Amino acid sequence: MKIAVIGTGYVGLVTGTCFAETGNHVTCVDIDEKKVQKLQSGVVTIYEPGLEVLFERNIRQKRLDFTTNLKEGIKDAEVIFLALPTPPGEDGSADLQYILKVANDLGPILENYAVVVDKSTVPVGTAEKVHAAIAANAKVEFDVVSNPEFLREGVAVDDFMKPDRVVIGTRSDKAKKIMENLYAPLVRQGNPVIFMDEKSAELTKYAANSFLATKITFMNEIANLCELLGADVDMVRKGIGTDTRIGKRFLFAGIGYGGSCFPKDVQALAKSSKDVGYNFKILNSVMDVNTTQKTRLMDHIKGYFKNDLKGKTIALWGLAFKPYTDDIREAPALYNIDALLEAGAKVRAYDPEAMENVQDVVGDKITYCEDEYEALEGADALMIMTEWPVFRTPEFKLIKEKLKNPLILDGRNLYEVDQMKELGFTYFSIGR
Ligand SMILES: NC(=O)c1ccc[n+]([C@@H]2O[C@H](COP(=O)([O-])OP(=O)(O)OC[C@H]3O[C@@H](n4cnc5c(N)ncnc54)[C@H](O)[C@@H]3O)[C@@H](O)[C@H]2O)c1
Ligand SMILES: O=c1ccn([C@@H]2O[C@H](COP(=O)(O)OP(=O)(O)O[C@H]3O[C@H](CO)[C@@H](O)[C@H](O)[C@H]3O)[C@@H](O)[C@H]2O)c(=O)[nH]1
Repeated sequence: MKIAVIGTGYVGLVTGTCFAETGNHVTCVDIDEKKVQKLQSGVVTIYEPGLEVLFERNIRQKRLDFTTNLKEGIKDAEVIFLALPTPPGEDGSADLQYILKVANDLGPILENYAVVVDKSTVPVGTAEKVHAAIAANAKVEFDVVSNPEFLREGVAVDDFMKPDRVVIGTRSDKAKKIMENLYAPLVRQGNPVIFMDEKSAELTKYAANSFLATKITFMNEIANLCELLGADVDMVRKGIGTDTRIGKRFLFAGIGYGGSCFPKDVQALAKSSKDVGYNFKILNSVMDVNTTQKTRLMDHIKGYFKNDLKGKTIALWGLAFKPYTDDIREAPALYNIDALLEAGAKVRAYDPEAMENVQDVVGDKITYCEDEYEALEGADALMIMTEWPVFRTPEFKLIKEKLKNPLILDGRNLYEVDQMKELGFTYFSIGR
């Protein structure tokens, strides 16, 4: 099948590459000329484990190419994916300008019947809007389908190739058959495709992300309570996670959820609800709790230094919003950097993949280090922001030697509390 993917970011590049891997001819389109040039010259533009191998193979076998020209990109495409940004607007709602711009552009240049697929996360009613925008100038028939994406960064290729489920919202039999064919290689591995109407598919995506964000937030509140009551959140997590009705996953307490999806999608669902006169109370609480949770360790560090962080140097391990990605969108580390700088502290940071992205945003306000131990040089304390595996079994002796005070504030609960005590550290973690 010939496919076009419009928008070649995290979702677009993974979608395009994976569909090329299952035998389709894919053209990825992006307006970012530099990005397209890089991709054309064989450079993967995001850090995503497992992607490079598929990317190189499918370029070599001529199933995957890149262009900035929309008309050229969609030529003969049976399916056109929109994997465009839907960032939060000023009022918190999803900003549809990128989607609707491309929909407007598509109308006059469609030459054959095509299925236009909303892959981006978009509010209920967007498929209708996209349909209307294309129809305004279209000369041929087309369908608009909602096919939200559930991949997680860091394991995106695996999530895409072996999804728990594929959700497809369409009431067109023709579009349904084409989408069924396209996803057949993934379905054959036993993963269900769930067909529904467009609006239900659109809401499914927001419901999934909001539910997961709520689950994490609930555990963060349990963790905060554990600290006051003297209980251990890791024990409570194990105790409840073994109940299959609750499940083991997404129960890890920490310094709040970040990333490009949960924060914006929870906000957008709350706003969509408000727009139709419904006060989605849980979501408002989830957002409130998450805001304070991100900088929860600041209370402890301020307490330790008697509210005086002026001139103190703090080492930060981890900047990405989660391991195995270079993505720093809404990363808790950024909020802690702001809070530390505001309190007059200096920051020495290390992350295995996200340093360049942080440098673009924070510039030379902090010091970037070659590795985790260099970040400790002359530091008064260590704060852990991301659970990269390399931080899990460090040389504690070396940490102690390098730090001016044996103080570790761990936002990801990487170490055993008893072991840290034995090693002579003052150790703050979350909910233990
Ligand atoms: N990142 C994720 O893990 C993830 C997972 C599931 C769903 N989503 C959703 O998918 C959508 C895309 O997210 P992303 O993280 O891939 O975004 P991204 O910012 O990484 O990529 C979007 C790309 O679209 C390009 N673009 C913008 N306007 C364009 C135009 N007119 N024509 C062609 N290209 C254009 C940008 O240059 C950029 O490369 C969002 O709605 C997001 O919520 C993201
Ligand atoms: O038990 C947990 C699990 C996650 N997190 C945090 O939650 C955030 C999001 O993590 P994760 O869901 O793994 O990453 P994303 O790549 O943002 O993926 C989410 O957002 C995507 C974009 O919509 C969806 O496609 C995915 O299904 C959904 O999991 C991160 O800050 C994590 O640190 C926790 O604090 N505790």
